[in-house]
Amino acid sequence: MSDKVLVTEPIPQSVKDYLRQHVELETWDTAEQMPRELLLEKIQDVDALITAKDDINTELLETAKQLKVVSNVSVGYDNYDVEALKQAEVVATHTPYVLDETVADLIFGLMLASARRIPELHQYVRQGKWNRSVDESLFGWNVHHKKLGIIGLGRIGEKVARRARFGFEMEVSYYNRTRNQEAEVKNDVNYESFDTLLESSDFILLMTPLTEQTYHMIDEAAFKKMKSTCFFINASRGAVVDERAMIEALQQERMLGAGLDVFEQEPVDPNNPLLHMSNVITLPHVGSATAETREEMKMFAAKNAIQALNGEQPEAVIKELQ
Ligand SMILES: NC(=O)C1=CN([C@@H]2O[C@H](COP(=O)(O)OP(=O)(O)OC[C@H]3O[C@@H](n4cnc5c(N)ncnc54)[C@H](OP(=O)(O)O)[C@@H]3O)[C@@H](O)[C@H]2O)C=CC1
Ligand SMILES: O=CC(=O)O
Repeated sequence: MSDKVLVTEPIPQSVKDYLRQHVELETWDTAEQMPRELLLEKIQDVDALITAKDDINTELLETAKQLKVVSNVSVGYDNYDVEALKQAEVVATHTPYVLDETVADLIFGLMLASARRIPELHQYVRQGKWNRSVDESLFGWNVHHKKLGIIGLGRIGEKVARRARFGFEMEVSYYNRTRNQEAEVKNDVNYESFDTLLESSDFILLMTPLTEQTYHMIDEAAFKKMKSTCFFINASRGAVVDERAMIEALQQERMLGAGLDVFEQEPVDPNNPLLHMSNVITLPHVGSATAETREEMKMFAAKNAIQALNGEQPEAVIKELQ
């Protein structure tokens, strides 16, 4: 009897065809998340789960008697309870590397759009307000030759650093828990303490994973250290930032603006004050959302699952289980 794979994300035909060559496949073809009760019912006789957002915790793992592998269609895996996975001896994978350049492009889009006020000026033209040359009330700020501070210079952070340093001739610094001298030389970036980076950067990019350690890492004290002329960009996870503190900093004009791809609550509440500030750009968590990259991520996730079912070491097991 062949293994059964449940996929709770819409997947393209190419990935369905690949999976059907190996396993019995059940798919969930809508963008809405599969209701938890339905997932808990279906998971009982499933050998592999391919997902992006479902919480993989004790509740699910105790129900999933046959589960051998859970494969995330994302590089972040804060939806995994890693200790529970270890205990259940379920392999857990993700999709690093294939999305790095795509996410870095989007981050640069956020930096440029924030500093040059692109969405605001787009609305200005559309609303018929362009009657004469714009005056300084609508001027933006330079990106080139400014200082970018990256908190979390990993796979994606490095791709942003390259664009900034060699494309826009910015000064680039970073803060990680561990200094990465190879990355410093390769990308011509400087290591700084967390506080120095916050106090001296014109653009601050947050790119760490969400972990117990990084939860609300950017809090009221961190916002107070930033320059009042700084732009804050978050493409990591919403909960790495204390959103209430960020809203307060923006309301008190303690920074020039923010570019956000992620929020503490997703989808974001339409009443969230961030959605009503002209100096805040809000995106619906689309860092990797190009047709090519999403297809590549889904095929990667499918291959990780099949490798595990075949008893092989999948290409991208999460680091805690290696
Ligand atoms: N918006 C979107 O669509 C996307 C969001 N993401 C998010 O981006 C995250 C990063 O992805 P990726 O670059 O591939 O991950 P990496 O693991 O390659 O990089 C993460 C970096 O964060 C640093 N870091 C981790 N913990 C801390 C900490 N406590 N303090 C300071 N630095 C820390 C790590 O360095 P060190 O360990 O030395 O501290 C590492 O350099 C993902 O986990 C995901 O949440 C990813 C893709 C798309
Ligand atoms: O948020 C997206 C990811 O790949 O992580």
